[in-house]
Amino acid sequence: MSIEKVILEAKNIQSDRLKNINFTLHEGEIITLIGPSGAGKSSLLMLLNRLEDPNEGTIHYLGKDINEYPLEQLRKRIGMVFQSSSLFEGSVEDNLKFGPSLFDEWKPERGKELLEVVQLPKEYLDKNVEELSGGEQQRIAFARTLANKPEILLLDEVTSALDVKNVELIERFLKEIVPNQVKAMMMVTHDIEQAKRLGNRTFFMNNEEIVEQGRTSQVLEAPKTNTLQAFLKE
Ligand SMILES: Nc1ncnc2c1ncn2[C@@H]1O[C@H](COP(=O)(O)OP(=O)(O)OP(=O)(O)O)[C@@H](O)[C@H]1O
Repeated sequence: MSIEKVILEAKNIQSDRLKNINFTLHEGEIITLIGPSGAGKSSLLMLLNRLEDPNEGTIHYLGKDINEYPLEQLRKRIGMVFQSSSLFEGSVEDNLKFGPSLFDEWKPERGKELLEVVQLPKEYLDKNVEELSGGEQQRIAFARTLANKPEILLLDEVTSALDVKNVELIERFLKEIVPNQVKAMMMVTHDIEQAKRLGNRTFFMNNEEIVEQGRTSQVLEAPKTNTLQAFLKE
């Protein structure tokens, strides 16, 4: 798979919590975002589906300014999963069908397909989400976002509250869904090894800026700045 087509481009972004942000996201790639707490990683993700808006600069998605997309369309196409994505009360199926129902796109078979992607049995559709373990709930949160058929997936520390087994499982399906189900992914992680395992490219953020960006192996194995060298030794 060639990583060439630019699907998202951020230019000269300034916001209350970000400075001088410039990058492109290409079809087929996973960008991992690392950096100390408060560096601006979550703030950067939140700009991309307009949970926050910048004060200056532009973000283009498939060649069009993101402000030109109706908000619900943009958030359907650029989906997000958080560290502890809160499911709402009700069954697994209620949660999975919520997004697609807004667009009249829900079919019962879709629920089974989604559970297969996150490796849970189809009988789980009728379970109340409160009966699920933390790892299972996080897998349902993924499935709920995937139910909207997003083209880009934004992930914010999605495995940090999980045990090793659930982390492995989630990493496996993340690798499988790009590029077949999702065109590209940007993920914040505090786990450098995870950034290496999953990333094609990596951005290191510090003090509200992207300090280094490049191929994951290059950024993490041959850091250029003292700040990143020090961060990797922590
Ligand atoms: N809702 C908010 N209102 C005001 N300031 C905020 C808000 N959210 C974050 N900040 C501040 O903005 C800066 C960037 O935060 P952000 O959450 O983007 O960093 P981060 O790199 O994702 O950190 P972490 O790894 O701790 O999640 C921090 O100084 C933070 O305190």
